[in-house]
Amino acid sequence: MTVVIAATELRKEFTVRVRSGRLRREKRVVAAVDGVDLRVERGEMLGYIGPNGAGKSTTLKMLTGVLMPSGGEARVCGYVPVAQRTRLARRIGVVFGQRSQLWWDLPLRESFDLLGHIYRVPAAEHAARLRRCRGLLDLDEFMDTPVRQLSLGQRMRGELTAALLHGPEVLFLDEPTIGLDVVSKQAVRSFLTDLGAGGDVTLVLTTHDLADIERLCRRLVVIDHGRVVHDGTIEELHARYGSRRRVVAELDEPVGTPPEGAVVEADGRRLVFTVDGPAAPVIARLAGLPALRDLTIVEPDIEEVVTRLYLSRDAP
Ligand SMILES: Nc1ncnc2c1ncn2[C@@H]1O[C@H](COP(=O)(O)OP(=O)(O)OP(=O)(O)O)[C@@H](O)[C@H]1O
Repeated sequence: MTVVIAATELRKEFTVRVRSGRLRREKRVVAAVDGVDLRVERGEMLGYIGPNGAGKSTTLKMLTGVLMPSGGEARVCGYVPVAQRTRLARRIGVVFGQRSQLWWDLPLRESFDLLGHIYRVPAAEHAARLRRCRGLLDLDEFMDTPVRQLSLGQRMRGELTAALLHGPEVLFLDEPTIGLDVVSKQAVRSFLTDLGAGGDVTLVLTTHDLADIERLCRRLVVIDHGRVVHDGTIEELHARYGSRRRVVAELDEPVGTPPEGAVVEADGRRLVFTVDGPAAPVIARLAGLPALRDLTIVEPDIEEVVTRLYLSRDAP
Protein backbone atom coordinates (compact mmCIF):
# COMPACT_ATOMS: atom_id res chain seq x y z
CA MET A 1 0.00 0.00 0.00
CA THR A 2 1.28 3.45 -0.91
CA VAL A 3 0.62 6.26 1.52
CA VAL A 4 -0.12 9.40 -0.50
CA ILE A 5 -1.04 11.75 2.34
CA ALA A 6 0.76 11.68 5.66
CA ALA A 7 0.20 14.35 8.27
CA THR A 8 1.61 14.25 11.77
CA GLU A 9 0.57 16.61 14.52
CA LEU A 10 -0.45 19.15 11.90
CA ARG A 11 -1.32 22.52 13.41
CA LYS A 12 -2.45 25.93 12.27
CA GLU A 13 -2.93 28.88 14.54
CA PHE A 14 -4.36 32.22 13.49
CA THR A 15 -3.91 35.39 15.44
CA VAL A 16 -7.07 37.43 15.44
CA ARG A 17 -7.87 40.77 17.00
CA VAL A 18 -11.00 40.91 19.08
CA ARG A 19 -12.67 43.93 20.65
CA SER A 20 -12.13 43.96 24.39
CA GLY A 21 -13.52 47.38 25.25
CA ARG A 22 -14.85 50.45 23.49
CA LEU A 23 -11.52 51.20 21.87
CA ARG A 24 -9.24 48.35 22.82
CA ARG A 25 -8.51 45.35 20.69
CA GLU A 26 -6.87 42.26 22.06
CA LYS A 27 -4.87 39.66 20.21
CA ARG A 28 -6.21 36.15 20.49
CA VAL A 29 -4.79 32.93 19.08
CA VAL A 30 -7.24 30.55 17.42
CA ALA A 31 -6.07 26.96 17.00
CA ALA A 32 -7.89 26.18 13.74
CA VAL A 33 -6.12 22.82 13.36
CA ASP A 34 -4.85 21.44 16.60
CA GLY A 35 -2.64 18.38 16.03
CA VAL A 36 -4.16 16.36 13.20
CA ASP A 37 -2.68 12.97 12.31
CA LEU A 38 -3.81 11.59 8.99
CA ARG A 39 -2.64 8.82 6.68
CA VAL A 40 -4.39 8.21 3.41
CA GLU A 41 -3.51 5.40 1.03
CA ARG A 42 -3.63 5.47 -2.75
CA GLY A 43 -7.15 4.91 -4.07
CA GLU A 44 -8.94 5.74 -0.81
CA MET A 45 -12.02 7.93 -0.89
CA LEU A 46 -12.01 9.80 2.36
CA GLY A 47 -14.77 11.96 3.79
CA TYR A 48 -13.34 14.75 5.96
CA ILE A 49 -16.21 16.27 7.87
CA GLY A 50 -16.92 18.40 10.91
CA PRO A 51 -19.15 21.22 12.10
CA ASN A 52 -18.72 24.82 10.90
CA GLY A 53 -15.34 26.19 11.90
CA ALA A 54 -13.94 22.73 12.77
CA GLY A 55 -10.81 23.24 10.68
CA LYS A 56 -11.58 21.28 7.50
CA SER A 57 -10.73 23.95 4.94
CA THR A 58 -7.66 24.97 6.90
CA THR A 59 -6.41 21.36 6.82
CA LEU A 60 -7.02 21.12 3.08
CA LYS A 61 -5.25 24.42 2.51
CA MET A 62 -2.19 23.13 4.38
CA LEU A 63 -2.22 19.84 2.47
CA THR A 64 -2.44 21.62 -0.87
CA GLY A 65 0.34 24.10 -0.12
CA VAL A 66 -1.85 27.20 0.18
CA LEU A 67 -1.22 27.72 3.91
CA MET A 68 1.96 27.21 5.89
CA PRO A 69 1.38 25.00 8.95
CA SER A 70 2.23 26.46 12.35
CA GLY A 71 3.48 23.08 13.46
CA GLY A 72 3.70 19.39 12.61
CA GLU A 73 4.50 17.82 9.27
CA ALA A 74 2.68 16.99 6.09
CA ARG A 75 3.65 15.15 2.96
CA VAL A 76 1.44 14.74 -0.04
CA CYS A 77 2.66 12.51 -2.88
CA GLY A 78 6.02 12.63 -1.10
CA TYR A 79 6.25 16.45 -1.24
CA VAL A 80 6.20 19.04 1.54
CA PRO A 81 3.17 21.04 0.37
CA VAL A 82 4.25 24.70 0.75
CA ALA A 83 7.97 24.20 0.10
CA GLN A 84 7.37 22.06 -3.00
CA ARG A 85 4.12 23.61 -4.09
CA THR A 86 4.83 23.78 -7.83
CA ARG A 87 5.85 20.14 -8.07
CA LEU A 88 2.94 19.12 -5.90
CA ALA A 89 0.52 21.05 -8.12
CA ARG A 90 1.25 18.63 -10.97
CA ARG A 91 0.24 15.67 -8.84
CA ILE A 92 -2.92 17.00 -7.18
CA GLY A 93 -6.22 18.51 -8.27
CA VAL A 94 -8.13 20.94 -6.09
CA VAL A 95 -11.73 22.08 -6.14
CA PHE A 96 -12.83 24.64 -3.60
CA GLY A 97 -16.59 24.94 -4.10
CA GLN A 98 -16.61 28.60 -3.15
CA ARG A 99 -13.76 29.65 -5.42
CA SER A 100 -13.03 29.25 -9.10
CA GLN A 101 -9.92 28.18 -10.97
CA LEU A 102 -11.50 29.05 -14.31
CA TRP A 103 -11.09 32.27 -16.28
CA TRP A 104 -14.23 34.28 -15.69
CA ASP A 105 -14.46 35.86 -19.16
CA LEU A 106 -13.35 32.88 -21.20
CA PRO A 107 -15.55 30.10 -22.51
CA LEU A 108 -15.00 26.81 -20.70
CA ARG A 109 -13.32 25.34 -23.76
CA GLU A 110 -10.61 28.01 -23.69
CA SER A 111 -10.07 27.70 -19.94
CA PHE A 112 -9.48 23.98 -20.46
CA ASP A 113 -7.05 24.65 -23.33
CA LEU A 114 -5.13 27.13 -21.19
CA LEU A 115 -4.87 24.65 -18.34
CA GLY A 116 -3.57 22.03 -20.76
CA HIS A 117 -0.79 24.45 -21.80
CA ILE A 118 0.03 25.54 -18.25
CA TYR A 119 0.47 21.93 -17.11
CA ARG A 120 2.08 20.96 -20.43
CA VAL A 121 -0.26 18.03 -20.85
CA PRO A 122 0.43 16.09 -24.08
CA ALA A 123 -2.34 16.89 -26.59
CA ALA A 124 -3.62 13.33 -26.88
CA GLU A 125 -3.87 12.92 -23.10
CA HIS A 126 -5.62 16.28 -22.76
CA ALA A 127 -8.12 15.36 -25.47
CA ALA A 128 -8.84 11.94 -23.93
CA ARG A 129 -9.43 13.33 -20.43
CA LEU A 130 -11.56 16.17 -21.74
CA ARG A 131 -13.63 13.75 -23.81
CA ARG A 132 -14.26 11.61 -20.73
CA CYS A 133 -15.27 14.58 -18.56
CA ARG A 134 -17.48 16.03 -21.29
CA GLY A 135 -19.30 12.74 -21.53
CA LEU A 136 -19.64 11.98 -17.84
CA LEU A 137 -20.41 15.51 -16.73
CA ASP A 138 -22.57 16.54 -19.68
CA LEU A 139 -20.51 19.59 -20.55
CA ASP A 140 -21.20 19.84 -24.26
CA GLU A 141 -24.07 22.27 -24.05
CA PHE A 142 -22.01 24.97 -22.38
CA MET A 143 -18.45 24.42 -23.62
CA ASP A 144 -18.63 27.75 -25.47
CA THR A 145 -20.28 29.74 -22.69
CA PRO A 146 -18.13 32.24 -20.74
CA VAL A 147 -17.67 31.03 -17.19
CA ARG A 148 -19.37 34.09 -15.70
CA GLN A 149 -22.59 33.09 -17.50
CA LEU A 150 -22.63 29.54 -16.14
CA SER A 151 -24.98 28.47 -13.38
CA LEU A 152 -23.37 27.19 -10.19
CA GLY A 153 -24.00 23.54 -11.13
CA GLN A 154 -22.60 24.01 -14.61
CA ARG A 155 -19.56 25.79 -13.23
CA MET A 156 -18.90 23.03 -10.68
CA ARG A 157 -18.83 20.48 -13.47
CA GLY A 158 -16.35 22.73 -15.23
CA GLU A 159 -14.28 23.04 -12.05
CA LEU A 160 -14.07 19.27 -11.67
CA THR A 161 -12.92 18.92 -15.25
CA ALA A 162 -10.35 21.68 -14.78
CA ALA A 163 -8.99 19.92 -11.70
CA LEU A 164 -8.57 16.64 -13.57
CA LEU A 165 -7.12 17.62 -16.93
CA HIS A 166 -3.50 17.15 -15.85
CA GLY A 167 -4.25 13.64 -14.50
CA PRO A 168 -3.75 14.23 -10.75
CA GLU A 169 -3.22 11.35 -8.33
CA VAL A 170 -4.96 13.06 -5.44
CA LEU A 171 -8.08 15.14 -5.69
CA PHE A 172 -9.02 17.51 -2.85
CA LEU A 173 -12.63 18.61 -2.96
CA ASP A 174 -13.91 21.23 -0.55
CA GLU A 175 -17.72 21.17 -0.65
CA PRO A 176 -18.03 20.23 -4.33
CA THR A 177 -21.82 19.86 -4.19
CA ILE A 178 -22.60 23.04 -2.24
CA GLY A 179 -25.66 24.79 -3.68
CA LEU A 180 -26.25 22.24 -6.43
CA ASP A 181 -29.71 20.96 -7.34
CA VAL A 182 -30.45 17.27 -6.94
CA VAL A 183 -29.73 16.44 -10.57
CA SER A 184 -26.36 18.21 -10.60
CA LYS A 185 -25.48 16.61 -7.26
CA GLN A 186 -26.18 13.19 -8.71
CA ALA A 187 -24.13 14.01 -11.80
CA VAL A 188 -21.16 15.08 -9.67
CA ARG A 189 -21.50 12.08 -7.34
CA SER A 190 -21.68 9.51 -10.08
CA PHE A 191 -18.73 11.16 -11.81
CA LEU A 192 -16.69 10.89 -8.60
CA THR A 193 -17.81 7.29 -8.06
CA ASP A 194 -16.63 6.47 -11.54
CA LEU A 195 -13.35 8.24 -10.91
CA GLY A 196 -12.80 6.40 -7.63
CA ALA A 197 -13.69 3.03 -9.11
CA GLY A 198 -10.42 2.97 -11.07
CA GLY A 199 -8.54 2.81 -7.75
CA ASP A 200 -5.72 5.12 -8.92
CA VAL A 201 -7.12 8.47 -7.84
CA THR A 202 -7.24 9.28 -4.15
CA LEU A 203 -10.05 11.53 -3.10
CA VAL A 204 -10.38 13.74 -0.02
CA LEU A 205 -13.78 15.31 0.26
CA THR A 206 -15.19 17.81 2.72
CA THR A 207 -18.91 18.40 2.70
CA HIS A 208 -21.88 19.19 4.90
CA ASP A 209 -24.04 17.00 2.70
CA LEU A 210 -23.72 13.61 4.32
CA ALA A 211 -25.36 11.91 1.36
CA ASP A 212 -22.13 12.72 -0.51
CA ILE A 213 -20.22 10.81 2.13
CA GLU A 214 -22.61 7.86 2.17
CA ARG A 215 -22.51 7.61 -1.55
CA LEU A 216 -18.78 8.05 -2.04
CA CYS A 217 -16.65 7.37 1.01
CA ARG A 218 -15.92 4.22 2.95
CA ARG A 219 -13.74 6.01 5.44
CA LEU A 220 -14.82 8.99 7.46
CA VAL A 221 -12.59 11.33 9.42
CA VAL A 222 -14.48 13.71 11.67
CA ILE A 223 -12.78 16.75 13.13
CA ASP A 224 -14.01 19.16 15.74
CA HIS A 225 -12.19 22.14 17.23
CA GLY A 226 -9.22 21.22 15.08
CA ARG A 227 -8.86 17.65 16.37
CA VAL A 228 -9.74 14.27 14.91
CA VAL A 229 -12.65 12.80 16.88
CA HIS A 230 -13.42 9.83 14.63
CA ASP A 231 -11.40 7.96 12.03
CA GLY A 232 -13.06 4.84 10.66
CA THR A 233 -15.91 3.56 8.58
CA ILE A 234 -19.47 4.86 8.75
CA GLU A 235 -20.46 1.46 10.22
CA GLU A 236 -17.92 1.93 13.00
CA LEU A 237 -19.44 5.31 13.78
CA HIS A 238 -22.89 3.70 13.99
CA ALA A 239 -21.50 0.97 16.24
CA ARG A 240 -19.84 3.55 18.49
CA TYR A 241 -23.10 5.42 19.00
CA GLY A 242 -25.27 2.34 19.15
CA SER A 243 -27.28 3.19 16.02
CA ARG A 244 -29.85 0.51 15.31
CA ARG A 245 -31.89 -0.55 12.36
CA ARG A 246 -35.64 -0.14 12.64
CA VAL A 247 -38.50 -2.21 11.34
CA VAL A 248 -41.55 -0.10 10.53
CA ALA A 249 -45.01 -1.64 10.16
CA GLU A 250 -47.72 0.44 8.46
CA LEU A 251 -51.27 -0.58 9.37
CA ASP A 252 -54.65 0.04 7.71
CA GLU A 253 -56.37 0.29 11.11
CA PRO A 254 -55.03 1.70 14.39
CA VAL A 255 -53.59 -1.04 16.56
CA GLY A 256 -55.48 -1.95 19.74
CA THR A 257 -52.83 -3.32 22.07
CA PRO A 258 -49.38 -2.66 20.62
CA PRO A 259 -47.05 -5.67 20.38
CA GLU A 260 -44.23 -5.76 22.92
CA GLY A 261 -41.30 -3.51 22.05
CA ALA A 262 -43.21 -1.29 19.62
CA VAL A 263 -43.26 2.48 19.55
CA VAL A 264 -46.67 3.53 18.24
CA GLU A 265 -46.85 6.49 15.83
CA ALA A 266 -49.26 8.07 13.34
CA ASP A 267 -52.43 7.65 15.44
CA GLY A 268 -51.75 3.99 16.02
CA ARG A 269 -51.24 3.25 12.33
CA ARG A 270 -47.48 2.87 12.46
CA LEU A 271 -45.40 0.59 14.68
CA VAL A 272 -41.66 1.10 14.98
CA PHE A 273 -39.33 -1.58 16.35
CA THR A 274 -35.66 -1.08 17.03
CA VAL A 275 -33.64 -4.18 16.17
CA ASP A 276 -30.23 -5.19 17.36
CA GLY A 277 -29.42 -8.19 15.22
CA PRO A 278 -31.23 -9.71 12.24
CA ALA A 279 -34.63 -8.20 11.44
CA ALA A 280 -36.22 -11.52 10.44
CA PRO A 281 -37.63 -12.49 13.90
CA VAL A 282 -39.40 -9.13 14.27
CA ILE A 283 -40.74 -9.34 10.71
CA ALA A 284 -42.00 -12.88 11.34
CA ARG A 285 -43.78 -11.68 14.50
CA LEU A 286 -45.46 -8.85 12.61
CA ALA A 287 -46.44 -10.83 9.53
CA GLY A 288 -49.56 -12.08 11.32
CA LEU A 289 -50.92 -8.64 12.24
CA PRO A 290 -54.44 -8.45 10.72
CA ALA A 291 -54.31 -4.85 9.43
CA LEU A 292 -50.73 -4.97 8.14
CA ARG A 293 -50.24 -2.97 4.91
CA ASP A 294 -46.49 -2.62 4.60
CA LEU A 295 -43.23 -3.52 6.33
CA THR A 296 -39.96 -1.65 5.84
CA ILE A 297 -36.49 -1.93 7.28
CA VAL A 298 -34.93 1.48 7.92
CA GLU A 299 -31.14 1.53 8.03
CA PRO A 300 -29.42 3.76 10.64
CA ASP A 301 -29.36 7.36 9.54
CA ILE A 302 -25.99 9.01 8.99
CA GLU A 303 -27.38 12.49 9.72
CA GLU A 304 -28.61 11.26 13.07
CA VAL A 305 -25.38 9.63 14.16
CA VAL A 306 -23.24 12.56 13.01
CA THR A 307 -25.54 14.99 14.85
CA ARG A 308 -25.06 12.90 17.99
CA LEU A 309 -21.32 12.99 17.53
CA TYR A 310 -21.26 16.79 17.04
CA LEU A 311 -23.57 17.37 20.02
CA SER A 312 -21.62 15.07 22.28
CA ARG A 313 -18.53 17.16 21.54
CA ASP A 314 -20.34 20.35 22.59
CA ALA A 315 -21.24 18.95 26.00
CA PRO A 316 -19.03 20.38 28.78
N1 LIG B 1 -7.50 33.45 7.71
C1 LIG B 1 -8.03 33.25 8.93
N2 LIG B 1 -7.79 34.11 9.94
C2 LIG B 1 -8.29 33.92 11.17
N3 LIG B 1 -9.03 32.84 11.52
C3 LIG B 1 -9.30 31.94 10.55
C4 LIG B 1 -8.81 32.09 9.22
N4 LIG B 1 -9.24 31.01 8.49
C5 LIG B 1 -9.95 30.25 9.33
N5 LIG B 1 -10.00 30.79 10.57
C6 LIG B 1 -10.66 30.22 11.75
O1 LIG B 1 -10.20 28.89 11.90
C7 LIG B 1 -11.26 28.02 12.28
C8 LIG B 1 -11.40 26.89 11.27
O2 LIG B 1 -11.84 27.42 10.04
P1 LIG B 1 -12.08 26.50 8.74
O3 LIG B 1 -12.44 27.41 7.61
O4 LIG B 1 -10.91 25.61 8.55
O5 LIG B 1 -13.34 25.64 9.20
P2 LIG B 1 -14.24 24.63 8.37
O6 LIG B 1 -14.27 23.36 9.14
O7 LIG B 1 -13.79 24.56 6.96
O8 LIG B 1 -15.65 25.35 8.50
P3 LIG B 1 -16.94 25.44 7.53
O9 LIG B 1 -17.63 24.12 7.61
O10 LIG B 1 -17.75 26.51 8.18
O11 LIG B 1 -16.45 25.80 6.16
C9 LIG B 1 -12.48 28.91 12.43
O12 LIG B 1 -12.61 29.27 13.78
C10 LIG B 1 -12.16 30.11 11.59
O13 LIG B 1 -12.79 31.27 12.08
